[in-house]
Amino acid sequence: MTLLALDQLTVKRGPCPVVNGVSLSVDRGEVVGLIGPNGAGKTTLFRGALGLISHSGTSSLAQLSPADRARAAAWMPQAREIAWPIAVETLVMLGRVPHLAGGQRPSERDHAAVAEAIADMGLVGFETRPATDLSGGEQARVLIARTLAQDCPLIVADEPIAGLDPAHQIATMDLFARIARQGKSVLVSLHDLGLAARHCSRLILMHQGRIVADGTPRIVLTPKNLHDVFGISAHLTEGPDGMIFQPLEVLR
Ligand SMILES: Nc1ncnc2c1ncn2[C@@H]1O[C@H](COP(=O)(O)OP(=O)(O)OP(=O)(O)O)[C@@H](O)[C@H]1O
Repeated sequence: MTLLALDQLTVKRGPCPVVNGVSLSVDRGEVVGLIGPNGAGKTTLFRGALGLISHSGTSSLAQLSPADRARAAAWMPQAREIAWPIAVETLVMLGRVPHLAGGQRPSERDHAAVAEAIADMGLVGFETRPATDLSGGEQARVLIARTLAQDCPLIVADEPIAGLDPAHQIATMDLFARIARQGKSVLVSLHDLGLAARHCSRLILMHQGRIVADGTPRIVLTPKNLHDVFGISAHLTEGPDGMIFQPLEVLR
Protein backbone atom coordinates (compact mmCIF):
# COMPACT_ATOMS: atom_id res chain seq x y z
CA MET A 1 0.00 0.00 0.00
CA THR A 2 1.30 3.45 -0.92
CA LEU A 3 1.75 5.92 1.93
CA LEU A 4 2.98 8.82 -0.19
CA ALA A 5 2.68 9.45 -3.91
CA LEU A 6 4.19 12.48 -5.63
CA ASP A 7 3.50 13.20 -9.27
CA GLN A 8 5.55 15.88 -11.01
CA LEU A 9 5.88 17.87 -7.78
CA THR A 10 7.45 21.24 -8.51
CA VAL A 11 8.21 24.02 -6.03
CA LYS A 12 9.44 27.39 -7.22
CA ARG A 13 11.35 29.93 -5.20
CA GLY A 14 11.18 33.09 -7.26
CA PRO A 15 11.38 32.09 -10.91
CA CYS A 16 13.54 29.02 -10.21
CA PRO A 17 12.17 25.55 -9.51
CA VAL A 18 14.12 24.23 -6.51
CA VAL A 19 12.11 21.01 -6.70
CA ASN A 20 11.61 20.15 -10.33
CA GLY A 21 9.09 17.56 -11.52
CA VAL A 22 9.64 14.98 -8.78
CA SER A 23 7.59 11.78 -8.97
CA LEU A 24 7.99 9.03 -6.41
CA SER A 25 6.04 6.78 -4.11
CA VAL A 26 6.74 5.35 -0.67
CA ASP A 27 5.13 2.03 0.18
CA ARG A 28 4.64 0.31 3.51
CA GLY A 29 7.67 -1.27 5.13
CA GLU A 30 10.35 1.03 3.74
CA VAL A 31 13.10 3.14 5.29
CA VAL A 32 13.78 5.60 2.49
CA GLY A 33 16.80 7.86 2.83
CA LEU A 34 16.65 11.14 0.92
CA ILE A 35 20.22 12.18 0.19
CA GLY A 36 21.85 14.98 -1.75
CA PRO A 37 24.24 17.88 -1.22
CA ASN A 38 23.35 21.13 0.55
CA GLY A 39 20.72 23.00 -1.43
CA ALA A 40 19.65 19.94 -3.46
CA GLY A 41 16.02 20.57 -2.49
CA LYS A 42 15.40 17.90 0.17
CA THR A 43 13.70 20.15 2.74
CA THR A 44 11.70 21.89 0.03
CA LEU A 45 10.58 18.50 -1.31
CA PHE A 46 9.36 17.47 2.15
CA ARG A 47 7.53 20.74 2.68
CA GLY A 48 5.89 20.57 -0.74
CA ALA A 49 4.93 16.92 -0.23
CA LEU A 50 3.29 17.79 3.09
CA GLY A 51 1.41 20.69 1.51
CA LEU A 52 3.18 23.25 3.69
CA ILE A 53 4.27 25.38 0.72
CA SER A 54 2.66 26.11 -2.60
CA HIS A 55 3.57 23.73 -5.39
CA SER A 56 2.42 22.38 -8.71
CA GLY A 57 1.96 18.72 -9.48
CA THR A 58 0.31 16.53 -6.87
CA SER A 59 1.10 15.00 -3.50
CA SER A 60 -1.24 12.48 -1.89
CA LEU A 61 -0.57 14.01 1.53
CA ALA A 62 -1.08 17.61 0.45
CA GLN A 63 -4.56 16.66 -0.75
CA LEU A 64 -5.67 15.65 2.76
CA SER A 65 -7.25 17.96 5.30
CA PRO A 66 -4.77 19.09 7.98
CA ALA A 67 -6.42 16.79 10.55
CA ASP A 68 -6.31 13.73 8.25
CA ARG A 69 -2.76 14.55 7.20
CA ALA A 70 -1.63 14.70 10.85
CA ARG A 71 -2.91 11.15 11.26
CA ALA A 72 -1.34 10.00 7.98
CA ALA A 73 2.15 11.43 8.44
CA ALA A 74 4.27 12.68 11.33
CA TRP A 75 6.62 15.50 10.35
CA MET A 76 9.89 16.30 12.08
CA PRO A 77 11.32 19.51 10.62
CA GLN A 78 15.01 20.34 10.52
CA ALA A 79 14.60 23.34 12.86
CA ARG A 80 15.04 22.13 16.41
CA GLU A 81 13.91 25.19 18.25
CA ILE A 82 11.92 24.42 21.40
CA ALA A 83 10.34 27.74 22.31
CA TRP A 84 9.05 27.12 25.85
CA PRO A 85 10.47 25.36 28.90
CA ILE A 86 7.73 22.71 28.95
CA ALA A 87 8.31 19.28 30.45
CA VAL A 88 9.65 16.60 28.14
CA GLU A 89 6.57 14.39 28.54
CA THR A 90 4.26 17.34 27.82
CA LEU A 91 6.16 18.08 24.63
CA VAL A 92 6.04 14.44 23.53
CA MET A 93 2.29 14.39 24.30
CA LEU A 94 1.85 17.11 21.63
CA GLY A 95 2.38 14.25 19.17
CA ARG A 96 -0.96 12.82 20.36
CA VAL A 97 -2.95 15.96 19.54
CA PRO A 98 -4.12 14.61 16.14
CA HIS A 99 -5.71 11.69 17.98
CA LEU A 100 -7.57 13.78 20.58
CA ALA A 101 -11.02 15.22 19.97
CA GLY A 102 -11.14 18.94 20.79
CA GLY A 103 -10.71 19.54 24.53
CA GLN A 104 -10.43 15.82 25.30
CA ARG A 105 -7.91 14.81 27.97
CA PRO A 106 -5.23 12.25 27.03
CA SER A 107 -6.37 8.67 27.56
CA GLU A 108 -4.39 5.76 28.94
CA ARG A 109 -3.55 4.86 25.35
CA ASP A 110 -2.11 8.34 24.76
CA HIS A 111 -0.01 8.13 27.94
CA ALA A 112 1.19 4.66 26.90
CA ALA A 113 2.23 5.93 23.45
CA VAL A 114 4.15 8.80 25.07
CA ALA A 115 5.87 6.46 27.54
CA GLU A 116 6.85 4.08 24.73
CA ALA A 117 8.26 6.90 22.59
CA ILE A 118 10.23 8.26 25.55
CA ALA A 119 11.65 4.80 26.24
CA ASP A 120 12.45 4.24 22.54
CA MET A 121 14.51 7.43 22.46
CA GLY A 122 16.38 6.62 25.69
CA LEU A 123 14.73 9.47 27.59
CA VAL A 124 13.45 7.63 30.66
CA GLY A 125 14.26 9.86 33.65
CA PHE A 126 13.95 13.04 31.56
CA GLU A 127 10.13 13.17 31.67
CA THR A 128 9.67 16.11 34.02
CA ARG A 129 12.70 18.14 32.98
CA PRO A 130 12.12 21.36 31.05
CA ALA A 131 12.92 20.47 27.43
CA THR A 132 14.83 23.73 26.98
CA ASP A 133 17.36 22.65 29.65
CA LEU A 134 18.45 19.59 27.65
CA SER A 135 21.48 19.40 25.38
CA GLY A 136 21.02 19.85 21.63
CA GLY A 137 21.15 16.11 20.95
CA GLU A 138 18.78 15.36 23.83
CA GLN A 139 16.33 17.95 22.48
CA ALA A 140 16.54 16.29 19.06
CA ARG A 141 15.67 12.96 20.68
CA VAL A 142 12.68 14.55 22.41
CA LEU A 143 11.45 15.84 19.04
CA ILE A 144 11.90 12.39 17.48
CA ALA A 145 9.94 10.95 20.42
CA ARG A 146 7.11 13.42 19.72
CA THR A 147 7.11 12.21 16.11
CA LEU A 148 7.00 8.56 17.24
CA ALA A 149 4.15 9.27 19.67
CA GLN A 150 2.07 10.56 16.77
CA ASP A 151 1.90 6.90 15.69
CA CYS A 152 1.32 7.52 11.98
CA PRO A 153 1.79 5.12 9.06
CA LEU A 154 4.51 7.44 7.71
CA ILE A 155 7.25 9.43 9.44
CA VAL A 156 8.84 12.23 7.42
CA ALA A 157 11.97 13.47 9.18
CA ASP A 158 14.42 16.13 8.03
CA GLU A 159 17.92 15.26 9.26
CA PRO A 160 16.62 13.80 12.53
CA ILE A 161 19.93 12.26 13.59
CA ALA A 162 22.14 15.30 12.93
CA GLY A 163 23.85 16.17 16.21
CA LEU A 164 23.19 12.84 17.90
CA ASP A 165 26.11 10.83 19.28
CA PRO A 166 27.00 7.63 17.37
CA ALA A 167 25.12 5.27 19.69
CA HIS A 168 21.93 7.33 19.46
CA GLN A 169 22.32 7.71 15.68
CA ILE A 170 22.56 3.95 15.21
CA ALA A 171 19.79 3.27 17.75
CA THR A 172 17.48 5.72 15.96
CA MET A 173 18.16 4.18 12.55
CA ASP A 174 17.57 0.70 14.05
CA LEU A 175 14.32 1.99 15.49
CA PHE A 176 13.26 3.25 12.05
CA ALA A 177 13.98 -0.23 10.65
CA ARG A 178 11.84 -1.75 13.41
CA ILE A 179 9.02 0.66 12.57
CA ALA A 180 9.27 -0.41 8.93
CA ARG A 181 9.05 -4.07 9.94
CA GLN A 182 5.74 -3.17 11.62
CA GLY A 183 4.45 -2.12 8.20
CA LYS A 184 4.93 1.62 8.58
CA SER A 185 7.48 3.67 6.63
CA VAL A 186 10.06 6.33 7.28
CA LEU A 187 11.21 8.94 4.78
CA VAL A 188 14.30 10.57 6.21
CA SER A 189 16.90 13.02 4.89
CA LEU A 190 20.45 12.23 5.89
CA HIS A 191 23.91 13.65 5.26
CA ASP A 192 25.73 10.67 6.75
CA LEU A 193 26.00 8.38 3.73
CA GLY A 194 27.51 5.62 5.89
CA LEU A 195 24.40 5.41 8.02
CA ALA A 196 22.22 5.87 4.93
CA ALA A 197 23.93 2.96 3.15
CA ARG A 198 23.74 0.71 6.16
CA HIS A 199 20.26 1.40 7.52
CA CYS A 200 18.04 2.44 4.62
CA SER A 201 16.25 -0.11 2.47
CA ARG A 202 16.17 2.43 -0.34
CA LEU A 203 17.89 5.71 -1.18
CA ILE A 204 16.64 8.59 -3.28
CA LEU A 205 19.40 10.85 -4.54
CA MET A 206 18.49 14.48 -5.25
CA HIS A 207 20.56 16.99 -7.17
CA GLN A 208 19.53 20.47 -8.23
CA GLY A 209 15.88 19.81 -7.51
CA ARG A 210 15.60 16.54 -9.42
CA ILE A 211 15.84 12.87 -8.54
CA VAL A 212 18.90 11.39 -10.18
CA ALA A 213 18.78 7.89 -8.67
CA ASP A 214 16.28 5.80 -6.71
CA GLY A 215 16.93 2.26 -5.51
CA THR A 216 18.94 0.17 -3.09
CA PRO A 217 22.07 1.78 -1.61
CA ARG A 218 24.25 -0.24 -3.99
CA ILE A 219 22.31 0.99 -7.02
CA VAL A 220 22.38 4.63 -5.89
CA LEU A 221 25.86 5.05 -4.37
CA THR A 222 27.77 4.36 -7.58
CA PRO A 223 31.17 5.97 -8.21
CA LYS A 224 29.58 8.04 -11.00
CA ASN A 225 26.74 9.37 -8.85
CA LEU A 226 29.13 10.15 -6.00
CA HIS A 227 31.41 11.98 -8.42
CA ASP A 228 28.69 13.84 -10.31
CA VAL A 229 26.48 14.81 -7.36
CA PHE A 230 28.72 15.02 -4.29
CA GLY A 231 32.12 15.45 -5.93
CA ILE A 232 33.66 12.72 -3.81
CA SER A 233 35.09 9.25 -4.16
CA ALA A 234 34.22 6.56 -1.64
CA HIS A 235 34.61 2.94 -0.76
CA LEU A 236 31.41 0.86 -0.70
CA THR A 237 31.43 -2.76 0.25
CA GLU A 238 29.05 -5.42 1.52
CA GLY A 239 30.00 -6.39 5.09
CA PRO A 240 28.74 -9.47 6.93
CA ASP A 241 25.85 -7.47 8.41
CA GLY A 242 25.18 -4.73 5.89
CA MET A 243 26.73 -2.15 3.60
CA ILE A 244 29.88 -0.28 4.65
CA PHE A 245 30.44 3.13 3.08
CA GLN A 246 33.50 5.26 3.63
CA PRO A 247 33.93 8.65 1.90
CA LEU A 248 37.53 9.03 0.72
CA GLU A 249 38.37 12.17 -1.25
CA VAL A 250 36.99 15.39 -2.68
CA LEU A 251 37.30 15.18 -6.45
CA ARG A 252 36.75 18.80 -7.47
N1 LIG B 1 12.51 30.79 0.93
C1 LIG B 1 13.44 30.63 -0.02
N2 LIG B 1 13.73 31.61 -0.91
C2 LIG B 1 14.64 31.44 -1.87
N3 LIG B 1 15.35 30.31 -2.06
C3 LIG B 1 15.10 29.30 -1.21
C4 LIG B 1 14.15 29.40 -0.15
N4 LIG B 1 14.12 28.23 0.51
C5 LIG B 1 15.05 27.44 -0.10
N5 LIG B 1 15.63 28.08 -1.11
C6 LIG B 1 16.67 27.55 -1.99
O1 LIG B 1 16.21 26.32 -2.50
C7 LIG B 1 17.28 25.40 -2.59
C8 LIG B 1 16.91 24.12 -1.90
O2 LIG B 1 16.88 24.35 -0.50
P1 LIG B 1 16.56 23.17 0.53
O3 LIG B 1 16.53 23.75 1.89
O4 LIG B 1 15.37 22.43 0.06
O5 LIG B 1 17.85 22.25 0.34
P2 LIG B 1 18.33 20.97 1.15
O6 LIG B 1 18.61 19.89 0.16
O7 LIG B 1 17.35 20.64 2.23
O8 LIG B 1 19.69 21.49 1.76
P3 LIG B 1 20.50 21.16 3.14
O9 LIG B 1 21.12 19.82 2.95
O10 LIG B 1 21.51 22.25 3.17
O11 LIG B 1 19.52 21.23 4.28
C9 LIG B 1 18.51 26.09 -2.01
O12 LIG B 1 19.32 26.56 -3.06
C10 LIG B 1 17.94 27.24 -1.22
O13 LIG B 1 18.83 28.33 -1.19
